[in-house]
Amino acid sequence: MYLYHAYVAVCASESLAFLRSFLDRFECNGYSFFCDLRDMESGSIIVDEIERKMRISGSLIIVYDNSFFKDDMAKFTIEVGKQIQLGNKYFKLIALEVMPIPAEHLSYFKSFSRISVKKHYEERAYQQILKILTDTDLTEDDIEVENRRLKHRNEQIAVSILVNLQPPQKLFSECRKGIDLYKKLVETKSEELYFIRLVVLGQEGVGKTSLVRRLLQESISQVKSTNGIEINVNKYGISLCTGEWKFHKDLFSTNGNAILFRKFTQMEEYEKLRREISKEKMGKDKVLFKLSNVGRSIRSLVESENERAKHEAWKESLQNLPVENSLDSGRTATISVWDFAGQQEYYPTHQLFLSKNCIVLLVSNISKGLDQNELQETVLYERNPNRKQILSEVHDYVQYWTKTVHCYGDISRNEDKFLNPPIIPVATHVDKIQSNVQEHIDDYREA
Ligand SMILES: Nc1nc2c(ncn2[C@@H]2O[C@H](COP(=O)(O)OP(=O)(O)OP(=O)(O)O)[C@@H](O)[C@H]2O)c(=O)[nH]1
Repeated sequence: MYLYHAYVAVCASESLAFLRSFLDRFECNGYSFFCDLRDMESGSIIVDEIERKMRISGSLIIVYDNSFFKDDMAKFTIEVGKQIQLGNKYFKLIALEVMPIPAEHLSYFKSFSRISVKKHYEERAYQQILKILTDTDLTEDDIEVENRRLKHRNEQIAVSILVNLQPPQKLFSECRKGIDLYKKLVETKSEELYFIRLVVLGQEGVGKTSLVRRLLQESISQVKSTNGIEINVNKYGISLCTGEWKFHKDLFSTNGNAILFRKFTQMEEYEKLRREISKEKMGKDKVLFKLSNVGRSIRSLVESENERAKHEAWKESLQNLPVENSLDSGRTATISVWDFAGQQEYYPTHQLFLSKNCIVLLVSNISKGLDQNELQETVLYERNPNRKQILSEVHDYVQYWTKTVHCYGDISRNEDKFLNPPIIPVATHVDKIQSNVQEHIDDYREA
């Protein structure tokens, strides 16, 4: 259940240390933010703002910098609507930046009844919100605008759109009975949600993006060099029972339905209703048949005519639940794939996103000769620019990345005493090897 709100703000770089410490505290270690290391001038006001908001709301603030990603910023709005787990709390990321929002994410706003907005004096933000509204059932009257002239340069883009979260599913919001049930569910039940973060690392041009595209069953034509970071969320889930990758166009809301429904079926009320209908025959499709009877029986509990009409819609929602996903396929972990830019300038940023709970894919181009200096790369160390290391062999390469992950990342040992996060080496460009393919592969394995 997502009971907490997370807000998005835009931040400058000296907030980095602060952010890192608070994200560490929540064990999320840079889960969804980024700061621009170049803009060293203006972060403190934002930090105050963040602290103030945290004190007031106890909410998480996701912060990243607009300027760093430039044109690619739109990719970051993909985070909107995401559920994240921090410690033992669940957050739904419900705020967004003023950048364009991919159409597929607009659907998240359809379940909200009202949006309140801190209006930015830049018209662009307001226009953005209006665009959201036109794509949903909401109207301009549904938004509250708080005019606030912001003094600080950076705050010009720090617009938060704070959305009042309503019971997320029609099932629990159509009638009083449903709302009561929802409240009861939220108060009394909890659910473990599972997320897997797949981090893809490796030298520039080795094929990270192509690999990600393949994993996500997308086209690999027109792959461009990654600028900063590209995050793919809500495209796939992984069954915790079978390990199978499942494609869900709308995995997020399916999970929401599944969770609520599962909890609903554990309630006393549900059992009572089931007993009431136990004499009725079960049809071919047992689950659907049961659901329709549950709906019919609940009707008698609804008092007013008005409520009765709403109840019909509620019953329909019950019937339309994605029963197959929620009941039969077991638990699913949603997967997010983080594809990093391979240019050296970005290396220092990787550590922000590494955590013991992620899985790292270390990609290397196996077609490059191990002793032909083709692989050569000089890496600078962030903390000591005078220190350089030449990676001339695949062994150096793998070792460099392994150390980077395990030195900077938040590490622990798993049951087999191996260090977390686990690193899975992936070799690309095998097709380019002209001869002795197996030898190359063996060399790589050895390294
Ligand atoms: N022949 C061949 N080409 C590949 C393979 N994998 C990737 N490529 C090509 O290599 C080029 C670079 O691939 P990308 O996927 O952009 O590499 P990247 O590691 O994401 O690059 P950066 O984002 O710049 O770090 C593209 O032209 C791909 O089509 C492979 O296995 N075989």
